[in-house]
Amino acid sequence: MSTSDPLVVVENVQKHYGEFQALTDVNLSVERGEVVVVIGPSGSGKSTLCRSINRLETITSGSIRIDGTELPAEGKKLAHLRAEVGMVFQSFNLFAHLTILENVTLGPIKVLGYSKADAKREALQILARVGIEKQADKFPAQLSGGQQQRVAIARALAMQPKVMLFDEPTSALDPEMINEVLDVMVGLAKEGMTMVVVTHEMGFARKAADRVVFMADGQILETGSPEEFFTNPKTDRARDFLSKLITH
Ligand SMILES: Nc1ncnc2c1ncn2[C@@H]1O[C@H](COP(=O)(O)OP(=O)(O)OP(=O)(O)O)[C@@H](O)[C@H]1O
Repeated sequence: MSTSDPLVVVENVQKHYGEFQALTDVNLSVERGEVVVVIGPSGSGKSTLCRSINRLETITSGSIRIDGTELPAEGKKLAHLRAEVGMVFQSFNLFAHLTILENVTLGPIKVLGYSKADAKREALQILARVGIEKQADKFPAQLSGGQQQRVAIARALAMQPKVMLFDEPTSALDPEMINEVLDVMVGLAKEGMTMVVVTHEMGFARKAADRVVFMADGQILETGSPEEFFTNPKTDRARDFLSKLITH
């Protein structure tokens, strides 16, 4: 696998739920270090695409490769390969009965085989990177939503992912906490992390995206630089979507 090859390759992917087609022939390549922001109306298939890339959904047809390797649908290899694809959800999904530090060290110890001491050392560094190191011994319920989401990002980073997927990471947050999470994401983007981000935060898209992908009805209708997309959308669907964002 050459380092000039795309890191994520989604090819002719279809996802059906019974009769319903959530994804219709989706093709997307993400380069190493690229930040792709996926936007589109509710129900357009953005989450399904993210979940398919991480194999939380089994695709109906097509292929998805991470660094040249197709993730198996199940089995032992899946846990290891899935670790290469960090995912951050709208709901933080932290383990309530574990401390922040334990939430972050669990995966490296169980899946990557780290010793407790190594996992702790790495975790404290990563928690410092997201500004939560002082809360390491607290429990999730003692943290604000923004802090919990930063822990969720730290937990994903602790698995040393090749790519990070974010599925509406700020949608469940109070407005004053949105920026603290977006700032961490902008920082990751600047450090060269490969990222696929589903979000309604157009400010983040303008600031951090190398490319914007617009989805509607389970298809990618447009893809382009943020500047191209926001100033000159090519399809009526995208124009309509953007006009609603501006007026609401
Ligand atoms: N498990 C499921 N079973 C049946 N239909 C589903 C399932 N999951 C998603 N869908 C349908 O697939 C379509 C795409 O959903 P998806 O959540 O991917 O959209 P989205 O673009 O992420 O929307 P939103 O912005 O509202 O999160 C929707 O019509 C949804 O109802």
